Amino acid sequence: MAYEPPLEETYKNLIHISLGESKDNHTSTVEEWDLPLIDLSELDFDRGKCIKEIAEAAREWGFFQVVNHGVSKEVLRSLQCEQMKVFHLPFERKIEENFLKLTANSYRWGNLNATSLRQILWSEALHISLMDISKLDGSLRSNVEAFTTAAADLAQSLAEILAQTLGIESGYFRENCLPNTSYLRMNRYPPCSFASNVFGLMPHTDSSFLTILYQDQVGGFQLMKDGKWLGVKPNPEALIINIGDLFQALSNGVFKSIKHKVVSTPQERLSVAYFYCPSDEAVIQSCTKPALYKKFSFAEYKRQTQIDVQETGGKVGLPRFLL
Ligand SMILES: O=C(O)CCC(=O)C(=O)O
Ligand SMILES: [Fe+2]
Repeated sequence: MAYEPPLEETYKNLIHISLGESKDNHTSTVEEWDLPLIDLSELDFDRGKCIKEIAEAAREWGFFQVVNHGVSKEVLRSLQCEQMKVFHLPFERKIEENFLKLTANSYRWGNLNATSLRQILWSEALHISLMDISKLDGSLRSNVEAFTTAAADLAQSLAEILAQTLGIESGYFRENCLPNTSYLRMNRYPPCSFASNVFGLMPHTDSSFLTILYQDQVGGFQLMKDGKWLGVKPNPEALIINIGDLFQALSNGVFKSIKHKVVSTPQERLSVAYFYCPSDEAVIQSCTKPALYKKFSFAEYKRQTQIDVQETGGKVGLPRFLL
């Protein structure tokens, strides 16, 4: 199909060689779990109990799902339609330098540096800085704006709730996370006939304070819990929230930025992630002493991540900043 990135041709040899050598399968023993599910309408009725549940999930799991989150079904459905339209544009257009008038390299497909089965990424993604949303046209722009506006409110409320439980000063997020400092990533995972042997997205942690994820009903998303990979059952009503590296540092390790990944599926899959991030100059400093991490700016964190990816093929993340 004209819209598919050439994953099959690019990786054919690598997959056949690797599958011949090893019968290793990423998902054979993965259990499916319901993440802690938090009804945010409870904040109006039993606020204390609801805040406790949120903080407990952030500590124990680093992940939770929320319902009655304030992002309407219509907004989520329209965004998914836009996403489908964008990814179904001809591949030749998607790789154009100024695709959708965004900055170069906003569109990624696969992992062109893959030299082993484990490094293959069976996915394509569009990474959009909120600063660039005004460059988009028509219904894509209005639907992305509707989603990011609602997601920004949700992210700020959750971040403030979590910060409050640690005694972090209430204005911290309003001062550091400005309306256009966050990022949006639309992911598409093409159908894969080698399915669970190939990653859609490699195990990673997010570099955000927190991430809001909306996934369709296909499945394939997994997270690390107590040393084991767990599959997360899709819930059409829920958004998945996860703690990112910045919140782990700010909370001095109390809230956990947990590794997660996507395994390929025989069916096409879509997801969208909103990364709640501060400005480049924002300083992230552990809120209690003794501090586990050095104080760093978000720009430093991103720069170090880029260097590590270039030099080691992967992100090292917070361990780089341990004291
Ligand atoms: O597609 C997914 O469900 C996960 C996406 C993700 O983890 C990311 O974009 O960082
Ligand atoms: Fe992620």
